[in-house]
Amino acid sequence: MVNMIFLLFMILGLFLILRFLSKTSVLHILLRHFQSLEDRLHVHQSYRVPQFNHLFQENELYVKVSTYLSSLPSLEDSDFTNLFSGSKSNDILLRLDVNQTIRDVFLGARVTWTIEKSEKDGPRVLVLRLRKKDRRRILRPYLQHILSVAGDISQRKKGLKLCMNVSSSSGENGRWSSVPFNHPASFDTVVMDIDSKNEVKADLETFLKSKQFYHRLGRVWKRSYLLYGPSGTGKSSFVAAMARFLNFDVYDIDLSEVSDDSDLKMLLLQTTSKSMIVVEDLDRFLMGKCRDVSLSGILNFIDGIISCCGEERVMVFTMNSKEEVDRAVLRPGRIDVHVQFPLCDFSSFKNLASNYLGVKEHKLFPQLEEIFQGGASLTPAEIGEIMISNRSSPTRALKSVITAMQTTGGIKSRRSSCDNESIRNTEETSGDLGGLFSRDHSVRDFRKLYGLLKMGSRRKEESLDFRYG
Ligand SMILES: Nc1ncnc2c1ncn2[C@@H]1O[C@H](COP(=O)(O)OP(=O)(O)OP(=O)(O)O)[C@@H](O)[C@H]1O
Ligand SMILES: [Mg+2]
Repeated sequence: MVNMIFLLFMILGLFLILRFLSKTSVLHILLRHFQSLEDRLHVHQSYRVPQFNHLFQENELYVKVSTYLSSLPSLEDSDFTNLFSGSKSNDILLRLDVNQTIRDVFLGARVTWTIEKSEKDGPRVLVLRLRKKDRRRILRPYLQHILSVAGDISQRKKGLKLCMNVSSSSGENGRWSSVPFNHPASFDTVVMDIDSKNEVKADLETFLKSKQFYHRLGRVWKRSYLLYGPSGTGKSSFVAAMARFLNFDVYDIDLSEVSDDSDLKMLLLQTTSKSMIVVEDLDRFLMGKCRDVSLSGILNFIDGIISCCGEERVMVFTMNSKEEVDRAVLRPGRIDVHVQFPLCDFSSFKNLASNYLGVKEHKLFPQLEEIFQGGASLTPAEIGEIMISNRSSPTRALKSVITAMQTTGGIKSRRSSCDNESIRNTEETSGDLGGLFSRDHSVRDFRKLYGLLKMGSRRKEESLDFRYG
């Protein structure tokens, strides 16, 4: 009996101790003391990164290390930290304070950083402290890692650029002019087969992490993609999503503005690393009769990246169809990944309905599924147009899609003839900001055609209501 009471008291005592530990920071304090005791048992080495050099110029390494430290989660978790507003209105920046120390872990080694100041208002010094036994193993890779993370952070802060090649006769300095790249498309907004989307994402992620791999094989760190499919299936939107995902600037090459093969090479030379080079509608350009750049110029351009300039570049080509394209352009090794963009099937349609109309299930879905099973005939762009125009009434939007699907035999044949007319040329795109922004001919053609159809069908069926724009 006494034993039972003793056991009960033990359990109660244990429960109270656990509760006390979980409600207070005692565990945290003990852990911290243990860490500092453990630190004292090792020989350390310190490295100083002064804010200014002997000519009182700011030490770039100091700036980069500060940027890196501000991004560490341990700074957010530290006992106190300085908060500043950033360059953008909703940015809040965390900064180390003088004599504050934060910890970081790299390749399993623990290091600390402290800001020191020699005198009041004097220049600051960042002090890196690490265990002597870890020095050889981690110092250089750790500093490289800091530089690369800091570079990425500043690039993100700068915002992405969309560069377009200006005509060589325009008299501008340099061949690229740039605007901020604000395309809203992301991998979440582009509707396509989920497996293909995930494969491209994984491929891009692997690419980003493969610097050492490419170098070990003696290959330049670059990757090229071909996106092909009918007009309005989301190729340009996907290019924008890829650029946002990689956080790369975009160089959109308009081949009709290139005067000859060497001009094309020059353009390539003027691109920077961590960039995405995009050539839209390559099939149409290659099929064009009077062009200033030869096929071998194009092939050298695709391969040129291997021989002439820096790396960490992604090249993306878009085409409506690769049937007519010279096999030499598509041979393995020249274009690494081919991604098909098909017409809209039922599963993509449901994703569009969910994104555009907020509808996940609807009584018209079985009927739509049946129609889709008979074969896809509309592009995501066309369906998106119908949904946007009728977004106030999902039922009307779905009925409009049904009618459009049932009448698209005529549209499809007309669309293919429109496609041939919509070859990108100087006149047509003058004033455009380039492929990623505005070559939306299929949708315009669709609107026009549907406008006609609407008038025709109204006579038969007064209740139909297609509204565009
Ligand atoms: N798969 C898709 N998912 C979501 N939206 C799409 C998709 N495809 C097209 N759209 C919408 O349709 C419009 C046109 O798409 P986009 O310009 O990306 O097509 P494209 O395949 O590049 O066409 P083109 O071959 O004519 O250049 C965009 O506004 C886009 O939002
Ligand atoms: Mg496009």
